[in-house]
Amino acid sequence: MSDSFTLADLEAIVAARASADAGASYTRSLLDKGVEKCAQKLGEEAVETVIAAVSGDEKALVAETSDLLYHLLVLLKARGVPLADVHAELARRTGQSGLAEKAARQHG
Ligand SMILES: N=c1c2ncn([C@@H]3O[C@H](COP(=O)(O)OP(=O)(O)OP(=O)(O)O)[C@@H](O)[C@H]3O)c2ncn1[C@@H]1O[C@H](COP(=O)(O)O)[C@@H](O)[C@H]1O
Repeated sequence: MSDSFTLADLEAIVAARASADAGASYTRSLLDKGVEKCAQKLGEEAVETVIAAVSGDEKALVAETSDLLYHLLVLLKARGVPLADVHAELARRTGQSGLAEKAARQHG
């Protein structure tokens, strides 16, 4: 299961739980609080991920990164942005180095 579990699978779970009972689903209860709350939670998880990375605790980094990715998918759901759009943007960026892209932005 864990070997084949993808962010697309988690996106499907988030979508399904969006219509669950708020009393039985953290996802639904968070979505009910709106985009601002979802964004705030993502920010908190980002900070916790940074702290875990700097601390050198690999287990904590995996756990915090999991929280971060879950909350990112909830925020995308709250704004109606499909993960496929993110995949498409990432795919569009392949073939160009990040440094080349940055230089094009600065001199373009
Ligand atoms: N991956 C996750 C996941 N990661 C983190 N979390 C929850 O995110 C919350 C974040 O922790 P915090 O301590 O910041 O939360 P908190 O203090 O309770 O929250 P606030 O009071 O600040 O809002 C915890 O309640 C975690 O359980 C998740 N909740 C759900 N999922 C996935 O979503 C599925 C459906 O969950 P439900 O929607 O709850 O059924 C689960 O089976 C998982 O696959």
